[in-house]
Amino acid sequence: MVKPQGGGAAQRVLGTMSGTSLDGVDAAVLLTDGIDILDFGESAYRPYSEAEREILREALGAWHDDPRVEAAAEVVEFAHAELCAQFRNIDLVGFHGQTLAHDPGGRGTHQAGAGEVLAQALGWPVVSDFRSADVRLGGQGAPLAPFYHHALARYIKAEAPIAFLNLGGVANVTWVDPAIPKPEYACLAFDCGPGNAPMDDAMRQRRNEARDTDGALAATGQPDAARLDAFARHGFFHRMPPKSLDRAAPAPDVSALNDADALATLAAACALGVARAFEHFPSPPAQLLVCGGGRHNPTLMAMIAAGCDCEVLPVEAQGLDGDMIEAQAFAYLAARVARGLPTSAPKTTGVGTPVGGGSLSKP
Ligand SMILES: Nc1ncnc2c1ncn2[C@@H]1O[C@H](COP(=O)(O)OP(=O)(O)OP(=O)(O)O)[C@@H](O)[C@H]1O
Ligand SMILES: CC(=O)N[C@H]1[C@@H]2OC[C@@H](O2)[C@@H](O)[C@@H]1O[C@H](C)C(=O)O
Repeated sequence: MVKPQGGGAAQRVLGTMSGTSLDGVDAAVLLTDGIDILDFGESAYRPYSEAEREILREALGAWHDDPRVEAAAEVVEFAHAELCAQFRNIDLVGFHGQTLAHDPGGRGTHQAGAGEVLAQALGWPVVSDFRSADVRLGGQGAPLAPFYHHALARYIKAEAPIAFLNLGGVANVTWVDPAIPKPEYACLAFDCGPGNAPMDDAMRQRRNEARDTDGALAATGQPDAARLDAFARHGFFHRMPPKSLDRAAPAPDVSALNDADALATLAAACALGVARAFEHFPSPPAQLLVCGGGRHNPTLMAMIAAGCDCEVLPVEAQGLDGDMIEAQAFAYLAARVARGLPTSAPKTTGVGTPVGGGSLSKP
């Protein structure tokens, strides 16, 4: 055990994330006491097979009493057990599961995959169901990575407020002041609009391809100004943060456009959501650090940079691994849950008071 700054014992925590894009499961080890990042460990990725992905896609939007949810949970548990079994010397697992439905103002939020099943399969304690308590207490249940972004800002020794942007299926931002020691008072976070999901969906429907790799098709098209203007007036952008989206985030209707213009318009819509996010930040961030799969798309990154008033860089510019930030975040949050520390706050999910979500399953 390493002696951490935070005073508690550091644990080797394995975090996992199965994101809204349904591409696969990320897993990453973090050495942490739930306050400070002591070190980063190994990481691995397991894609879903096409058959598994179809089962997950079928269950999107379904709730607990639906047999499709049971089938999806089995896929999620199996894939996580297979991936996590590669790791050794793990003290604790943070298991996000797969969000199938997210309706914080109504039916709640549901991540497929049971913590107790994974704990049994691996023989390690597992923290799961990170979002429900926050939703029950009036929060959006998302985003939850912000407390980890605060730890990262301190880890990279940021000296002024910075912002993180996660470009997954949905896009979400965290503005963070590293000078404030407790994350519950240092962050403002919210989902800011569509991420890659509408682009992936368009590619699948039009070309039977999983994505617009490197934004190559979007780069040859023209964003449609009229559709973007209409999209900019969507009610979501007028809501004050915190606010969250599920995979069915708002996006412009591009059905009448040719493929290249459709992809260019959807990329521009993502960039528009990011630019609008700056209206809510308490002060201009020194940098926007980008993680998630969308940072591999240079067309999208250029559109985002053009709309922002600060340096826009992939997190790799700070020595971080942008494909593993979310998995690491759920390792960090699991360590916090195990220590009884909060995982969300009024300025990250809109919950009334800082709250510790997550439930612990022992093997
Ligand atoms: N080279 C690339 N070019 C374009 N898009 C890419 C590239 N690589 C990855 N992506 C996109 O990144 C997405 C996957 O990113 P990521 O794994 O961060 O998302 P996620 O974790 O599933 O979603 P979320 O963060 O919303 O839960 C996919 O939508 C994929 O199309
Ligand atoms: C309900 C849900 O699963 N939301 C995801 C999703 O993917 C990105 C964005 O929408 C964010 O709100 C969240 O995930 C990240 C990891 C979060 O909670 O910070």
